[in-house]
Amino acid sequence: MIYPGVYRRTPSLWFRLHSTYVRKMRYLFDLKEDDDICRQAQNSGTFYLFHNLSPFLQKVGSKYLAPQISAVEMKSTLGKLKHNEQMIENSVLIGCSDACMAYFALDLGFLEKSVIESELKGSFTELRKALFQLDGKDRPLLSSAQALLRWHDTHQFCSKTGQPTQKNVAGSKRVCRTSGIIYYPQMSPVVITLVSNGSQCLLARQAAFPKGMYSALAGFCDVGETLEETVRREVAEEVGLEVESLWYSASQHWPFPNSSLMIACHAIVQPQQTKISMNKLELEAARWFSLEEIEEALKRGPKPLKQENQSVSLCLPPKWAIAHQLIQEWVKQQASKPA
Ligand SMILES: NC(=O)C1=CN([C@@H]2O[C@H](COP(=O)(O)OP(=O)(O)OC[C@H]3O[C@@H](n4cnc5c(N)ncnc54)[C@H](OP(=O)(O)O)[C@@H]3O)[C@@H](O)[C@H]2O)C=CC1
Ligand SMILES: [Mg+2]
Repeated sequence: MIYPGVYRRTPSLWFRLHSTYVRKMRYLFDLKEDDDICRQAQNSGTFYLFHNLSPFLQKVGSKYLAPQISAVEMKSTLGKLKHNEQMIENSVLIGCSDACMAYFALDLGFLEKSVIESELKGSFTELRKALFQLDGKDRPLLSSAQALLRWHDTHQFCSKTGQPTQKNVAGSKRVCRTSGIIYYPQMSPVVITLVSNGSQCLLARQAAFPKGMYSALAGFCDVGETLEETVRREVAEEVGLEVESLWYSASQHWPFPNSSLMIACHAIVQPQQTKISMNKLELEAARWFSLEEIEEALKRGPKPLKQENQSVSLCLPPKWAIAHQLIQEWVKQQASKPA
């Protein structure tokens, strides 16, 4: 770890003054601000690998994991595949350990996929599939890594001058040397709302969803809107209902189809105005679900079952999607209501 100014000769003082969390955040700040410190970190940190935005996974026993490749192993692999070890400078910073060892993500799309897979004994897996296969801690890291790698891939040129932009070593920004414009990675704010009428909740599906899957209503924020305005507009646009009250629950970074910040809310509509008028351009189906239907779907898990009449049973978004969390919260709210 690199100690700032006065603490360089007294690192123990730095440790005594700051919690692990504060030390980590200060270290990440230094890595983003100082190219030299970040270059040093690339030589001692670890790398999560991607190939055209698909993360590299290894199967260990019955589990999948996203391995962290050391800088030494990374350089030796690049050497074996006849590529300059400087290629690690294409990586982007995605976090660090409690002991301040930096984590980077590197896209090896310039190499033959099968060659790396056999060299490192694993496989590059499409992100959505990978998120189903992985354990909890790697999911947010791989999601933000993919979003950052995608942003760099699609922001190679200045939109004012048309000249190439250069990334700083950490990858927290890109600069156009001609215009001086600095570009920062973008996220689109999206609200996701679980609408309730007091005893039922409203879920909807788009034609592109997996069979049987229903989710909470989601929509991108328009420029100039507040969060509350987006919730009210999206609910009116998609199902023709007026929100009476709403409250914030939690948020989540979401990498699909680009980088979004999902802002999750609960909303209540008036009990006497609950007739759905669905927007067919946006949705394939929308309806009210009882507590029993939701509890059964939660018990069944994410895979739909074929029913006797050939239709499929209701299935809900996976545990790691914030829509799932909203639904779980709604179930708890119902259970805690006085009978
Ligand atoms: N994590 C979770 O639990 C969940 C996440 N989601 C995510 O929420 C997001 C929004 O949901 P969705 O219902 O599709 O949104 P909307 O209801 O806003 O409809 C999507 C349409 O909005 C237009 N649009 C406006 N601004 C943007 C923008 N910045 N980026 C992309 N499209 C934009 C596009 O139309 P056009 O193409 O015509 O221009 C797009 O097809 C999706 O990315 C989805 O993956 C959804 C449900 C659950
Ligand atoms: Mg929508």
